[in-house]
Amino acid sequence: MNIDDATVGPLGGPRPAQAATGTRDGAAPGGEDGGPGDAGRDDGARDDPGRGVPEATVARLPQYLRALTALAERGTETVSSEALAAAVGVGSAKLRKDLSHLGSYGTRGVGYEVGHLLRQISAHLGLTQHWNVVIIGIGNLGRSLAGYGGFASRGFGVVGLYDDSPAVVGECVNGHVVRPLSEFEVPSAGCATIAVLAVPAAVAQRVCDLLVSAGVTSILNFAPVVLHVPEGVHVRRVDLASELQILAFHEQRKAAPGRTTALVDGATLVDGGRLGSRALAGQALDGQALEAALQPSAVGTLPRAGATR
Ligand SMILES: NC(=O)c1ccc[n+]([C@@H]2O[C@H](COP(=O)([O-])OP(=O)(O)OC[C@H]3O[C@@H](n4cnc5c(N)ncnc54)[C@H](O)[C@@H]3O)[C@@H](O)[C@H]2O)c1
Repeated sequence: MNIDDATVGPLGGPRPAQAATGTRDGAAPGGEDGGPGDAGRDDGARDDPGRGVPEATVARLPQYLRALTALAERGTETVSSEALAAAVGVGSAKLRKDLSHLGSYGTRGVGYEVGHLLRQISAHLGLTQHWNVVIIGIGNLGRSLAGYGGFASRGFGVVGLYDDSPAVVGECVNGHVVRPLSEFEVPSAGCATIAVLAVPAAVAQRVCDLLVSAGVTSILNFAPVVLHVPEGVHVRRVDLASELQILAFHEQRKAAPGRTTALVDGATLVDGGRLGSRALAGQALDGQALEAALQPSAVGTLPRAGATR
């Protein structure tokens, strides 16, 4: 989950140390490094059309920002690409390439000027201004997010809460009265609005469509479903279950390296195991097969490896 990523305030200045908490512990930020990287994005491999900054680079900028903030708090004025790359967990060549997209090349023998790079990345991430955040779906997760102090301290102000349940609408949550989704409108005050989607997966696309038609162009989606949006709308997905499954995969391999192969002939496997087993067994997972495998009702019904479909 990335909600702890950015550690600078609206004006790009470093936040107090306690704000710089970690996320996705131990994971490299870039997809090529085996970390989650782009896994959370729903909008394909589109680069940022406005600035020509690759999406994968954008995904790593908050990590650079966090490392630079920590350096600034320690009074460090310059940092080499190797040291900054090591602090973030990427290769130094990739870091240099990423920063070159921002027009930052550093100085040979000196490295990067920490304060300048902080301001530059903050500006590229849009952290030099305040953002409105609305949360849709005020259940367990929506309530927690509504009360999360890390948004406001980073320039993301929660300005509206919406739900469609009569049991929730009208309730006061963290100083905001929950309004019916039917009354949703993009707040006119301030600048762009980011919508946080915390509704059940079954309704997420419908709610997303409603938000987009109301003018929302940035959505943070917590529902475990891929959202389809028109060009120009950006979606980031926070899929905690997938992250857990990835960790489970690695734990399983650490515990019994040969086990995955053994599972290929097993009759009842869990989702991740079955998909991984089929892939390892050389079975192509076309769209239909993948979709079928992901259906809860399909658990345990996939043919054994080698069987024809
Ligand atoms: N709770 C978690 O820790 C967690 C973690 C990761 C992801 N998620 C995902 O986040 C989403 C919300 O999870 P939750 O545990 O808060 O669920 P929840 O059932 O507690 O809350 C969902 C809320 O959405 C509202 N809602 C339903 N349909 C709606 C609609 N059409 N328009 C507006 N509001 C609507 C419901 O009234 C309810 O208040 C789910 O998709 C879940 O899979 C939850």
